[in-house]
Amino acid sequence: MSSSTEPLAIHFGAGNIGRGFIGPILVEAGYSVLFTDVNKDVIRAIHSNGAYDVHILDNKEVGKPLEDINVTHVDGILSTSPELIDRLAEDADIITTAVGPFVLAKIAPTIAKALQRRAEMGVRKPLNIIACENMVGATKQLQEHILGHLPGSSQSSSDLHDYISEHVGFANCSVDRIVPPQKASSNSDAVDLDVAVEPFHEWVIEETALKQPLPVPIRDAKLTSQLTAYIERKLYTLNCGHAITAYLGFLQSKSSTVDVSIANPRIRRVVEGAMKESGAALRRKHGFREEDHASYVQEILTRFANPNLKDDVARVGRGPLRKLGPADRLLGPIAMCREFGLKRDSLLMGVAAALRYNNPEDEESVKLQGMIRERGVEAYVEELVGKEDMGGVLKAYKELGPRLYLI
Ligand SMILES: NC(=O)c1ccc[n+]([C@@H]2O[C@H](COP(=O)([O-])OP(=O)(O)OC[C@H]3O[C@@H](n4cnc5c(N)ncnc54)[C@H](O)[C@@H]3O)[C@@H](O)[C@H]2O)c1
Ligand SMILES: O=P(O)(O)OC[C@@H](O)[C@@H](O)[C@H](O)[C@H](O)CO
Repeated sequence: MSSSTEPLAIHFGAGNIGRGFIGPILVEAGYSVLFTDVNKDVIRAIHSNGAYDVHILDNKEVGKPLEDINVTHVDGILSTSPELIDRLAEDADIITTAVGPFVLAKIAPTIAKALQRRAEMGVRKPLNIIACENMVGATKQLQEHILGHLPGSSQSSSDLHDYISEHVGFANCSVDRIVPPQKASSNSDAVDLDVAVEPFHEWVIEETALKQPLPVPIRDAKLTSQLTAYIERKLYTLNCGHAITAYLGFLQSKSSTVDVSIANPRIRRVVEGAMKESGAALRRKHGFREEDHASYVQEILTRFANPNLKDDVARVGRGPLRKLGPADRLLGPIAMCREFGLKRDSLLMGVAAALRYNNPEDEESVKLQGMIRERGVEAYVEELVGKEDMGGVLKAYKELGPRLYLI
């Protein structure tokens, strides 16, 4: 359990990346971490155990963790508990989230209420809010949702806005560690809080947006004034290649995993091709050195091949409509390639693979397939990628067919 003398981080979303990365890195830095989630069983277990293990799995010995880390100084509170508002208002030094991009709107009213209370109480210590979701500008989006829940125009609301600008930092970030779905506990009644993760980890935070001083620095996080370069590099390389590996892998077998999919030479060729294409655009836009970006891509391929992670292609492919968003991992790099007049055939194949993602267990996939049926694939593809690139996507879509037959 946490001691009240430590600075407090309140983290929304006690799921894979929350327990497997954000929680531990904050504890390691000296914060106590209060997880908040809608999942009653997980919250009850964190509250009563006050600790769990993170198993670091690399690709050496199958099944054997490289290292186990015991994470302590953690507690849990339900996200619907009225006490959460008090803790956010009075005690929090940092608020982090890893709930999924669409959930940011749902947690915003709670944070807005807490900020109002914090201002009324005159709490002067800085508060920093950092949304750790896979998207460009996640914290900015959360900030907009929060501001939308604050009272309208009056003297007191203008004082509140002044208080927030002075004391609350909203910092975007890029967060990178592959945390696969966790195995169910062998005892069906017990919640297993332990998390298996890969060794690689990188958390990059927009330094200029932080309200300083932090009570203790987050030792393992990198602070930068160039966040856009980091987040675009990560989303348009790792997440781009990951999504394509998942969609092509799913066409081979619905229960495939990322390591199995990337071991297929034909899939690897497309994935590596797509990451090189997005890399060419990223280098033009952000000035990364060619050899640095080439090793970044190779390191990512090695991470995908980790046989211990057993990362389901269905997890990595989840939410295809979100992943086909205009600034997301597939269309984002395509737009950049188009802007610089660069080749993008493998990326277009990636879009086609996403459009072939037909998983009845994924709500967005069901919606996507419905839209393709209703509008017709040509019209839908044109709407998605525009006239210039529709031919490339449609050709790849036909080539792929509903299943990937491998020679
Ligand atoms: N798993 C990864 O490898 C990884 C890596 C980097 C970033 N991310 C990003 O982190 C986010 C979470 O991913 P994840 O893999 O941990 O997913 P997850 O499903 O394991 O965790 C999400 C958690 O949020 C909780 N939640 C849902 N609604 C909530 C609400 N209203 N209030 C509080 N909690 C709520 C869920 O119960 C769940 O425990 C996503 O945006 C993802 O893109 C994931
Ligand atoms: O979380 P999503 O659905 O945006 O993307 C799925 C994976 O690509 C992602 O979770 C990666 O594992 C993670 O981004 C690695 O840092």
